[in-house]
Amino acid sequence: MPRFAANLSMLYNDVDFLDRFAAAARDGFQAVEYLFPYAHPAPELAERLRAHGLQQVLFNAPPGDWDAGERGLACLPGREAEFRAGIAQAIEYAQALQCPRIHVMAGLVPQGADAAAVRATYVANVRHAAEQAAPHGIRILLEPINGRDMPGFFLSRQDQAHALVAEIGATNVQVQMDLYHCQIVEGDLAMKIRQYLPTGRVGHLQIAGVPERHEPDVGELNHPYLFRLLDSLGYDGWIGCEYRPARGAATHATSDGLGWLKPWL
Ligand SMILES: O=C(O)C(=O)[C@@H](O)CO
Ligand SMILES: [Mg+2]
Repeated sequence: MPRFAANLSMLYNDVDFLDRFAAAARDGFQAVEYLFPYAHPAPELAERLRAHGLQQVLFNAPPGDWDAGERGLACLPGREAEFRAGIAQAIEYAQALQCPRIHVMAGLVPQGADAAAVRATYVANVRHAAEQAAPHGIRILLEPINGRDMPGFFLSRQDQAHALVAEIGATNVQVQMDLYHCQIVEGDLAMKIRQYLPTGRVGHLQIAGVPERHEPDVGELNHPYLFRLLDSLGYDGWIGCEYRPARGAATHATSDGLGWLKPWL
């Protein structure tokens, strides 16, 4: 059976962030993920996880100045010191939260930047992150993101991410395969899953309905078919529920929209 993690950045927006742990547990989730933990002390987050019997399965390394539009630092020449400081902070949080995965966002390609320099910076930075994370048993994840949601993002295709993982050459670097982004950029999801899961290089999956990024049962994808396929391939990792409930932040919007999950809990 697929195992689902609630993405607390997108789900349960009708309650404050720290109250989303309880809400997710009440709905039957045993794991959570979210974008960033850094606004809260790690012990406070660890206590929420403990109190509600939840595992933290993923969060992101610091992305640079998010409010100014930055979406990761890994591919940005000249920002290496900030990138490294962010990785150190992320590893501290991951240890405190017993979280085995950190997503390192690639970043937006700077206007006019030399493509080879951007790629070389990315490879060197991810290698550094992997080296720092490895002694703690932490995996570094790279996620291709669609260019409609994030124009200019360095990484958009699965083959690009897998080629980079091979080039980086660290056993604790894997691909975060977000099926929502993959459908928008490439389509042919079942064949992509059949191609990439057996490589052992997919460290986490995420889902959402396409194109609105609402519940998985809203939109053009047949998620039950994909879940059965993942089962048949023996996928025993987590699937992050990274979608915006169709009713937004209305009271109980997330819980009321979880009908799709019930058969899989
Ligand atoms: O947007 C996504 O998809 C993610 O998984 C985030 O971690 C990055 O914004
Ligand atoms: Mg994602």
